[in-house]
Amino acid sequence: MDVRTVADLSPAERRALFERDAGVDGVREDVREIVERVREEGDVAVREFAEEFDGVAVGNVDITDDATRAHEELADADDPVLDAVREAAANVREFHDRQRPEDWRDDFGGRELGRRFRPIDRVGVYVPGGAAAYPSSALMGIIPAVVAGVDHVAVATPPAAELNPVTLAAIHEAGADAVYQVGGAQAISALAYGTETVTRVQKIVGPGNKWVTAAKSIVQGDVEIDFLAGPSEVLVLADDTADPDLVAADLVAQAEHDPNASVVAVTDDAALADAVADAVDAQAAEREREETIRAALDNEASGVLHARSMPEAVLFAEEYAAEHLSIVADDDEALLDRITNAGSVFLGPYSPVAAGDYAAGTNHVLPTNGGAKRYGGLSVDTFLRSSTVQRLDRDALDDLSETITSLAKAEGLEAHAESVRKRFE
Ligand SMILES: NC(=O)c1ccc[n+]([C@@H]2O[C@H](COP(=O)([O-])OP(=O)(O)OC[C@H]3O[C@@H](n4cnc5c(N)ncnc54)[C@H](O)[C@@H]3O)[C@@H](O)[C@H]2O)c1
Ligand SMILES: N[C@H](CO)Cc1c[nH]c[nH+]1
Ligand SMILES: [Zn+2]
Repeated sequence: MDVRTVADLSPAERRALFERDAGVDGVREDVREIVERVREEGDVAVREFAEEFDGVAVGNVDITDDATRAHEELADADDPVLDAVREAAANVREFHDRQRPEDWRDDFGGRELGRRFRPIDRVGVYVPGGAAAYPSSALMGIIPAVVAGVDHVAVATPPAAELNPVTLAAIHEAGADAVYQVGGAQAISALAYGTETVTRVQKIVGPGNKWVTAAKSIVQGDVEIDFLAGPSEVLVLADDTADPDLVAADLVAQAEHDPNASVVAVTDDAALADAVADAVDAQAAEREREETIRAALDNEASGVLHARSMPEAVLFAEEYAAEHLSIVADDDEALLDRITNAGSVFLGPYSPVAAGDYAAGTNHVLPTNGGAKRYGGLSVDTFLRSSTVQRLDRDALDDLSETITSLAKAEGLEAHAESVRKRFE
């Protein structure tokens, strides 16, 4: 890879880095058609798109029992991968259990006010599975919903000639209620509008490729969505203490997800930048998914960048607002203090992004494409809605009556004022 200098980036290069759309805009019109076809034709369209895009003749769209069976078979075979699924699931559960908010009520001087949290009834979790199988994304999407207390958690995952048994087992382990073999934009439409087989949900969550992401943006409004979680991104913010081989390893790891993945390193150390660029090329050539990695490295939103100072590197990281931000520097906590825009932050040399991807316990469904400036990743909150509660005593309402009636008068809403006055007649 070439090393570029932050200060010398052209406006077009800055736009490509900061306004990455990961191919989503380019497929929006095609996706609109897929979404409409599934909305109108239901399972028939689901099956046709499975043939066209996944090359699979789907029989039963509902594969809930297959997930249960896959879990049993791995358990019967004492397959160690099930232990890995269970350990990762336990860590994700433990971290998300801590996020459960408590209902509360407090006395504000005669005004007893509070908030209560209740789960959404029916949610859909998209578990990606095109180029690679994603059992880990099953855990990340389903477990927070179960922890929140969602009544019906439906999962959609792409069909395959042979469904991945580990993904199916992870879906079962995480506690899904229904599982459907439908992928891409057609899955999002089926969950949003329902089909003969797929139950319509109230909120859809989960990551996916550009077709999935475009579909979520299209159905948004008819159904709630979490946020747009597209192809993976990582930004490594490093000083001269970083090991170039490890920085490169984290870039190459996220690059192997998708040709549209974005991977960036920014450092104030010119020698480190050169070493990272060389190490990335060397490591990419050794990986099985070299072609995907190469495409992601050549993506306009990827690069190795040299900044004139760490403050300039931090400003770059803030503007980039990465899904994953890895800070590898002598005083990483001081740098973290200056960062506000990041989906998930990885501190120090022993926190590779892959730890968060799989088993640290944090969620890996995170905002991409600069979304971290506006919202956070998947959490228990994603599956809850809140209501407020109030009980005023007589004195408190009396104290407020002047304020309420004069504001009601200002708004020309006499009946509002009267509903207060009447209580003191
Ligand atoms: N941001 C996050 O939190 C996060 C987490 C995990 C994974 N990811 C991302 O999820 C993505 C997974 O992508 P994937 O492709 O492996 O799986 P996927 O499940 O997202 O997509 C597979 C589906 O894409 C559809 N598709 C493929 N080619 C198509 C075409 N030409 N036209 C219309 N539809 C088509 C098919 O229906 C197929 O079922 C990666 O980009 C990865 O980086 C992101
Ligand atoms: N890095 C991806 C997006 O956060 C998540 C993932 C799943 N498997 C491996 N990695
Ligand atoms: Zn990953």
